[in-house]
Amino acid sequence: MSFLAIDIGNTRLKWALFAQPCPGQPPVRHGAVFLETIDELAETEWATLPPPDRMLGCVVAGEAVRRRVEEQMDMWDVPPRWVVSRAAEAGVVNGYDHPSRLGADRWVALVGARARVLAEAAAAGHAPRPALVVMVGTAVTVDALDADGHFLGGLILPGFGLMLRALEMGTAGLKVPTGETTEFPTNTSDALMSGGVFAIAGAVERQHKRLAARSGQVPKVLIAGGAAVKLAPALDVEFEIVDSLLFEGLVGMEAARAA
Ligand SMILES: Nc1ncnc2c1ncn2[C@@H]1O[C@H](COP(=O)(O)OP(=O)(O)O)[C@@H](O)[C@H]1O
Ligand SMILES: CC(C)(COP(=O)(O)O)[C@@H](O)C(=O)NCCC(=O)O
Ligand SMILES: [K+]
Repeated sequence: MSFLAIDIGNTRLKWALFAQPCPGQPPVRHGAVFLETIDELAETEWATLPPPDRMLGCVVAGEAVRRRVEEQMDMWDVPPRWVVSRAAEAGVVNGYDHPSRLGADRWVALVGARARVLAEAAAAGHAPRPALVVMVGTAVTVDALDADGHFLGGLILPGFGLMLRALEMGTAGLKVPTGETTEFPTNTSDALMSGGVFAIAGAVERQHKRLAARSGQVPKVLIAGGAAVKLAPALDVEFEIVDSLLFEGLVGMEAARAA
């Protein structure tokens, strides 16, 4: 019963094929493509893929993109299934005012994070910790999960690319080459890069402090997304980069739904 997991963000589509939808197993094959090239998937990355038996995906890039990806999947006999955020699923309770309006990628990542927290607690023989789930993609999200698996809420910020583009578009003097992250930038390029990195790092550290105060425990910080490595060196809290977090969430959901 092979299983294809797909995560479609606003910049890239990420996919992973698993032999079984069983937590803890690595994918047989995986890949990522920019949205500009999704119409070629059936002739490129997916051309030699063994047809999956089932698929589950999350998509935040809109209806049109979702339909284009479904067209690429037409070569297989697999019904497309897309996550809609629920009030509760796979051990996570959704605290959003309107649960279905939470980005499906955030919901999937929370489910993946909860599974990690529970696995860590079981291995170490202690109670589960709260978790801060940070995704650094087109946008940045910083989501708080308490020790009981309740999603308390989270932040949405522009990602690095959007911040820079907004500044470039709204000013006359900020079209400069890419800079470096430095503590006290002394040129425009470094000032822009450091501003973006520290804005995101500051938001993460702030939510970390708030979640620790609220729960009385130090949260586990899990970071995913294409630009996670840019953020990592600037963070003053302990964290783990988990590139596979969305796939882990999708596999966990599929396993929980099958059970
Ligand atoms: N090699 C890379 N390929 C794609 N994105 C990259 C790469 N290196 C850094 N990035 C950054 O990662 C972001 C895309 O991350 P991703 O997690 O795929 O976003 P999304 O889920 O929104 O599609 C880009 O906006 C870019 O800032
Ligand atoms: C916040 C997001 C834009 C993040 O998208 P991404 O950066 O992964 O492309 C996406 O999760 C979304 O569209 N969410 C819906 C609104 C919400 O979560 O409140
Ligand atoms: K994403």
